[in-house]
Formats: sequence, C-alpha cells, structure tokens
Amino acid sequence: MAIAIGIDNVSRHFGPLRAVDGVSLDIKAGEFFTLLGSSGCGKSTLLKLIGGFDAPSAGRITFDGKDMAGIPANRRPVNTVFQGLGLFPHMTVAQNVGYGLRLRGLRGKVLDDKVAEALELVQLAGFGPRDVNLLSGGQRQRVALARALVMEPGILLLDEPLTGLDEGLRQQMRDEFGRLHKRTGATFILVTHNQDEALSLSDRIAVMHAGRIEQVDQPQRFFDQPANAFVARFVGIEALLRPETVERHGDEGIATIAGQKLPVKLATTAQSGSTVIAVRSDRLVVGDGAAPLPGATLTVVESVFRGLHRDVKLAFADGQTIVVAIPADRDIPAVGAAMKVGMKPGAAIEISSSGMPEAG
Ligand SMILES: Nc1ncnc2c1ncn2[C@@H]1O[C@H](COP(=O)(O)OP(=O)(O)OP(=O)(O)O)[C@@H](O)[C@H]1O
Repeated sequence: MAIAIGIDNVSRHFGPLRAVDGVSLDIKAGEFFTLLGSSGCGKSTLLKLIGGFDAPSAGRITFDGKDMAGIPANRRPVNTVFQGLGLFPHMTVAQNVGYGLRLRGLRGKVLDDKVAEALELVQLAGFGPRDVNLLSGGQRQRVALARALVMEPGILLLDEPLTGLDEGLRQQMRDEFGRLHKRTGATFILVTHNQDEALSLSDRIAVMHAGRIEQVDQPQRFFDQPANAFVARFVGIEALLRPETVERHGDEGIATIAGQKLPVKLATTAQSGSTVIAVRSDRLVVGDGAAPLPGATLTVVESVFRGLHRDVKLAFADGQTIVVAIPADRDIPAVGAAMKVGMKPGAAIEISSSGMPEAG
C-alpha cells in the first residue's frame, strides 16, 4: 500500500531562478519523511513536483520504480493537505470528507461508512452533519486530514499543515500525524520550516537551502554530525567556532582556539576546504563536574535570566563565545569571572564551514 518515491536529479527552474536544483532522494515506502527549510528554499515546489501539480524542468520522479512523467495529480496515488486547507464552505463536514469518494462513484452506505471511519480516525466521530464554517481551527485541520485519508492514498503530502494554529493545537495535531502515520502505514512527506515538528515526527529529514539538499539523515544525526555550518545553525547549534589549528589523529582531533586545546570529533568523511568547530551545549559541563573533563577556561561576559535556567555567555580570549545553560537555582559567576567548561565526548565536532555567516 505504501509507495517508495525516487527523485533523480530533479530540477525546477522559473526563468533564471532555480527553485529546485538537481535534487536526488530516495524516500522509502512507509517512511515519515520531512523537507525542512526556511521560506523560499524550494520545499513546496519539490512537493508539488511529487504530487504532480507541476512538472520538473529536468530529472525523473518514480513511484515504486514507475516513471511519473506526464501523469497528472488526479491520477497519482497521492493526497495532499495544503496550507490553508481549501475546505468547501458550502458543504457539511461529511460532504467535504466524502467529496473525493463521490467523484469515484461511491454512494449510499459504503460512502457513509468510509466517511464515518475517516472521521473516527481523526477523532471527529459524529461531526459529519456539522457546518465546516462553525468548527475551530484544529477541527478544520482534522477535516482536511480526514478528507485526504479517506482516499487511502499510498502517499500523503502535508504542506505546512500546522501553520496558523496556536501552540496547543499544533501539539495535538503533531501527535495526531504520528499516530495516523502508524495506523495507515502510508508514506508521509511533510513540508515545514519548523525544526521541532521535523525532529519530533520524522524517520528522516532533508534540510533544504536555495533549491538544494544540504543533508538527509535521521533526526539525531543532525546533532551528532551536522553536514556543515548552515545545517548546524538550522537545527539550533549556535556555537560555531573558528579554530587556529586542528591536529588530526584518526577520527579524534585537537582544535586550538585562542591558545586553548579542545578535543574534537572529526567528520567521518574527509573535509575539503575550511572547517569550523560546532559545540553542542547539551554536552558541556560547568561547576563541580567540569574539573575532571577536558575543556577550556573562559570568561563570563553576560548572564540572561530564562526562567528555569540562565543562559551564560562565555568568551575565549580571542572574543569567540559559547552559551551554557545553568539552572536558575545555582550560583552564577559574576561577569568578568573565569569559568571552567568541561566537554563530554562528542561536545565539539569539526564540520565544513559552508554556510557560516561572515564574522562581524
Ligand atoms: N510558479 C512560480 N513562478 C515563479 N517563481 C516561483 C513559482 N513558485 C515558486 N517560485 C519561487 O521559487 C522559490 C521556491 O519557492 P517554494 O514555494 O518552493 O519555497 P518554500 O521553501 O516552500 O517557501 P515557503 O515556506 O515560503 O512556501 C521561491 O523563490 C519562489 O518565489
């Protein structure tokens, strides 16, 4: 039932603009796959190419090995939940959900049963006769989902389906996507700019930037081994330090930053061009636990109250900084004081500097 998708060197150009630029991806049958990137990176364009709403300028898209060129959206085994929903305002909930099945010729009890089942799946049992205009935002999202799911698609495309919902509803719907993915077994492709959504739901994520894919991996891998500075920043690793030198010994290394030597994990693939050191704040230790670990002694430059913790900014002698979170109930050293920061294994990772913002 679930379908595998092959994307082979696909591009979509609009005049001189390369909205999608030579993308290759293999999405497995039944996978929850996410295209993650900021506005304009080409993720919706790629989704439209998969759905058949648009055609590639070059390259090939296959479903279970079958070339989809020339096959229009309505003849692909795909359903889409778009931003802004597109529910029919003059129809009831049940009529909205049953619309596609009616087009397929279903009527009577078979139709009613399928609609009831889909509404139950999205926890809207009994809502069939209601006017869609009188539903809450989250209920409307669920109707849109039911309308897609009732068609039993092998592939479900979700284009920013949570945009515009408040935080509570986002959380609820996010849980719902995870549950529905397990229940239906379909291949889900989510497009989002929200990294939390991507990390919590996906089997794998492709981070896109300027029409290209920067990294495709399981969520955890973006933290263990981000491909480059762009990806590290995108997933929230903010401390990217420029080393003076990096000594290499197998996959371990020693980076020197402002005269201090830090243990670093080296990339498994050879790095060509310049590199930076990404520092994972979750693997830093301050206070009593720091002393036995390798690390650096830094100067406190700022301390910002964040409720349950303080973000303490610490500087190397050359002015480069990292931020550590310290529980609010602990003593915070004064600005100007020295502080030892211990590094657990994997705290510092050497990565390509591609996408590194200019110093300034
Ligand atoms: N039909 C079109 N004609 C011309 N340019 C287009 C067209 N569709 C998209 N673009 C351009 O292609 C680029 C990628 O757009 P796309 O909608 O795929 O980005 P996105 O990552 O989905 O962004 P958003 O999150 O804002 O929707 C953008 O610069 C956009 O302006």
